This record gives sequence, structure tokens and C-alpha cells, in this order.
Amino acid sequence: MYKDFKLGLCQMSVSMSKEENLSKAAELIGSAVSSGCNVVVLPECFNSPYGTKYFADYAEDISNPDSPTLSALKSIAIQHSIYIVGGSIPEKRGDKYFNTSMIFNPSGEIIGVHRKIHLYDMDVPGGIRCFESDVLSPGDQATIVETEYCKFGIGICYDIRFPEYAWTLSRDESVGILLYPGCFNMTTGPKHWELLMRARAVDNVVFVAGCSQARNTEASYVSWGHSIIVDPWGQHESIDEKEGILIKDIKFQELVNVRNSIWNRKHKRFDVYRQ
Ligand SMILES: NC(=O)CC(=O)C(=O)O
Repeated sequence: MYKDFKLGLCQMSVSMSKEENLSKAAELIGSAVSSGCNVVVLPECFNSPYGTKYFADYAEDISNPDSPTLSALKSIAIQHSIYIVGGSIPEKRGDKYFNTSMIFNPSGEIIGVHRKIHLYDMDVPGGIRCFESDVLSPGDQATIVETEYCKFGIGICYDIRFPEYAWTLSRDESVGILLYPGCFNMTTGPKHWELLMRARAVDNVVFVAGCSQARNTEASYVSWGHSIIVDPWGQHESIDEKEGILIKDIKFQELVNVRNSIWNRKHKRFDVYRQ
């Protein structure tokens, strides 16, 4: 059911130029592959600055196979024969916009499309104020993709705050890892990013990874960075705020050992919990 692999999280700096962002993604993925990664993840909004004012201008129609980001990621996946969890991009679909992740297999086929389910609306006095729902529509599907290593559960950023969603993904035994492209900020990042990633790993006894944009203090939305990989014990490795790649061998014996000794997955009391 599980096969070990090497995971790389590309914490990239995102600029105003889509072209530059796509070449940066290609460059970082190339470095991750040189270090032996079989699965590479990009951050939320990796082809566009994060922010509702940018989404319409950078959005792509991914029903068009020639759309620039889709075709770039497809060729990179084929070139290196790897899985790519393509962060997220603003997507235009009919007259609606979504925050969307495309997942590619080593043949360059799209094996999953996740549209951010929980839109990030938050107003912290003196801190972050963001209303994705001003522009975006929410996705309505839980996304699990099948790979030769295990099934991956996919969420985008704010989706991490919902334990019900993480359980919806990981109740399937063969989901070994939850992958969240993200972009927390300077208000919530220091307080919640690591906490939420570790909590979801321990709740569900899975690996969890959060791949962030690198921090750009000139941007209108400043990313926290600190891309992170958590094992099923809740132990984690992370990087700082700068551009870089976090790499880890995902070894599933660790997951099996924890599932065999801590039985919270089996002890759930759905007869007591209320909706
Ligand atoms: N950017 C997000 O979607 C979420 C976030 O920053 C937070 O939950 O905090």
C-alpha cells in the first residue's frame, strides 16, 4: 500500500511576472530532482502574487491544455519523470474564479485538480484582513490522488484549519500524506502554521507537508514562509522564510509503527459527535 519516496517542497519567491515565476518553479524543481526527489510541491499562488486584486489578471482556463502554467508543469513533470503538486494558481472557469491546484504524474497527466474548499476570509484587528470570497468561488470536492507511493490528500492553505477535511482525506487507510500548498502571513503564520500542520499529522496519523511562498517584504501580502514536513509522531522539519527547498525521505514504516501503537483512528465515537 505504501512505497517510500523523497519529497521536496519548493519555497519559491513569487514576483509580479508570471513568466519569471514559471522559470523559477522550473529551476527549483530541477534542483529538487538533482537531490533525488520523486515528488515535488510548489506553494499556493506560485504563478501570481497572492491577493484578490491580482487573481483575475493572472487567472488561466485550465480546460485549455495550452494554458501557460498547465503546459509548463506538464513538461517539467515529463522532463524529470516526477509527480508535481502544482501549488495553486488563480483559475478562471466560466464566469467564476477559483484557487486551484493541479497534480501531475510522471507522464505529465493531470491526476487531480483541487479547488480550495474553504475560502480565506479573515479580519484580525491590527493584523491581516483578507476576503477571498470577494473574488473566488469555493471548490466542493475533497481531493485524493493515487500514486505509486501512496494516496495523497490535497488541501490548499486555509483548508488546513479544518480537521474535518483532513479526516475526510485520511480516513482512507492508503492516504499516507496530506499536502498543503500554502501562504500564511505575518499575523497568523508565527502563531498557527506549525501548530496546525503538526495537529493534523497527530490527529490523523499521517505525514503532513505545508509548502509556502518565500517571504517578500515588498509584497502587499507578506508570506510567513517556514515550509514544513511533519511525521506521524508530530515531529517536524522546516526551513526559514527565505527561498529554498525542504527535502525529506518519507518512510512509511514510521507511519505503520505509530498506527500500530496509538489507536486514535480507531477510537472515534461518531455515535457521540454532533454535526
Ligand atoms: N492564506 C490562507 O489561505 C490562510 C491563512 O493565511 C490562515 O489561515 O491564516
